[in-house]
Amino acid sequence: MNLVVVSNRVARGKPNEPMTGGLAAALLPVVEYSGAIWVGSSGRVRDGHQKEPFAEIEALGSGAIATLDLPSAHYGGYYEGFANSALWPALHSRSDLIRVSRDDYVSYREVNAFMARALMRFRKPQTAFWVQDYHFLALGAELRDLGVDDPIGFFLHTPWPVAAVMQGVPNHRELITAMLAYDLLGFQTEEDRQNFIAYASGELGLIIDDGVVLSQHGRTRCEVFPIGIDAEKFAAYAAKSASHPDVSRLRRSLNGERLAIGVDRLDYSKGLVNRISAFDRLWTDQPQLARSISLLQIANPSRGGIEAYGNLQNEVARLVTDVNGRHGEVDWTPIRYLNKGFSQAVLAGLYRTAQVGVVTPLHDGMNLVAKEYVAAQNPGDPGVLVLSKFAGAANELDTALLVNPHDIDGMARAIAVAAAMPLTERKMRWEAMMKTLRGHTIQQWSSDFVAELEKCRTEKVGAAPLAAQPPQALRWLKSAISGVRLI
Ligand SMILES: O=P(O)(O)OC[C@H]1O[C@H](O[C@H]2O[C@H](CO)[C@@H](O)[C@H](O)[C@H]2O)[C@H](O)[C@@H](O)[C@@H]1O
Ligand SMILES: O=c1ccn([C@@H]2O[C@H](COP(=O)(O)OP(=O)(O)O)[C@@H](O)[C@H]2O)c(=O)[nH]1
Repeated sequence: MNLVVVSNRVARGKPNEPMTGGLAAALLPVVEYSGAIWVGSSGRVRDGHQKEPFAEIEALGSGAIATLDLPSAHYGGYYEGFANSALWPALHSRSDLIRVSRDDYVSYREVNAFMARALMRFRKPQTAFWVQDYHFLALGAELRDLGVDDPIGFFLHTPWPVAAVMQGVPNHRELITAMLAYDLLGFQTEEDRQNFIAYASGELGLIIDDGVVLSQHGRTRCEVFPIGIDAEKFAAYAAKSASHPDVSRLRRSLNGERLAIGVDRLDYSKGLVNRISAFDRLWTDQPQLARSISLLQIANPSRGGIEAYGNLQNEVARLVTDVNGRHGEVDWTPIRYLNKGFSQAVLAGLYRTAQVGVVTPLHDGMNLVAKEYVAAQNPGDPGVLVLSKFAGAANELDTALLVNPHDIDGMARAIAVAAAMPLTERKMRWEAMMKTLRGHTIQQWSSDFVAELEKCRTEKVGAAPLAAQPPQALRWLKSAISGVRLI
């Protein structure tokens, strides 16, 4: 099978560089080992009147990576506009942050159509397309318009919210109807899948048959595929990280003090303000813990051109300065706050150095940092994960200390409990999480999705699309369930 993977963000196989986000981090080993071709944005733009989209192709393990310059007239409206100022806030249940214009939607659709045209050159017999994330909700429909009848699957890395929130996205009906051109829709959690199905049935009036949405496009299967990590790789990185200068300098600087670590993109979904407020509360309510536990917060700048992100960057910087100013001492800094990224090999050593991992997003599709923190621990003396119950990872890592990220007092208490937890309890919790991580690797995630996608090829043979079925079959379906509408 010729597998074509598509995403906006791609990663290049450079082991000493930080990854930008979990999608790129996760897909890199998938493409390296599966032999797929991975198509995405080069991050550069070019005049949109190109006859043939400009692509640079390079080898990536047994696969390849093709990066495209996206059309300059539409890039802003697509990436900073519709994708990250309408869809991203909605998908993370932040309707208050939706900022969008009509032109943004047009640009979003233009870039989806552009990508579809660009993909045609990678199509061979027995191709399957696997599209990633909210940047390309309409790409499947654009490929169908170009005559593609191969299996096309889509995986959403973010949450899918309740219908009332999606209704706040301009053109939501048209867009979500377009999603039904995909044969397979993958979600991180059962809650996300249920929310999507509830929208398809409640808002679009479609029939749902055992997790399959029936529409004018045919059958769209909705399934849950929680994304995993290569736990053994992180364990190996962590075991040999002590000699890395950043890791050894951090260890020397601690003088027996306990360390908590947070690693996030600077994104309002990550709950940084509440987390820092929880540390503030901890040091205020339990002053004996000052000097005994500090926080290393790595906050990689993200989507800096968008106002909400600029505001957040200022707010977090002010808060860190305020907290350090009030709790700091001449020889003690409560929060070390870094606006830069580290390679995963270094991150693994930083994770292992910290007795507490704090992963407290307000909403997160999965959160791979939570899984990486666990995988990097020393089996003989593991740290404790404090994890938001609103991260997708909480479904699997249920022996972490689960917290409500809106409850500042509760988080402060959980951090104190984590820092003081006896070894036997730490080991018990950690071993249960490691078992889960080893059982759901990134390779397993990808092979499960691709196997399901391949089944769609077999199912398609002989099955006419719903719209092409005899009228009496449609009439029967309609009358069988009253009050539903086939679009
Ligand atoms: O590409 P950017 O705009 O710089 O953003 C980075 C990525 O952020 C999001 O990552 C998500 O995918 C992770 C892996 O499945 C998941 O753990 C996390 O919860 C998600 O937030 C976004 O979905 C990606 O498209 C971006 O590339
Ligand atoms: O300095 C950094 C910070 C993060 N990451 C990687 O970026 C990904 C972040 O993924 P996550 O799912 O936690 O969040 P996202 O940023 O995708 O929302 C993880 O694989 C991290 O190892 C990295 O390589 N260097």
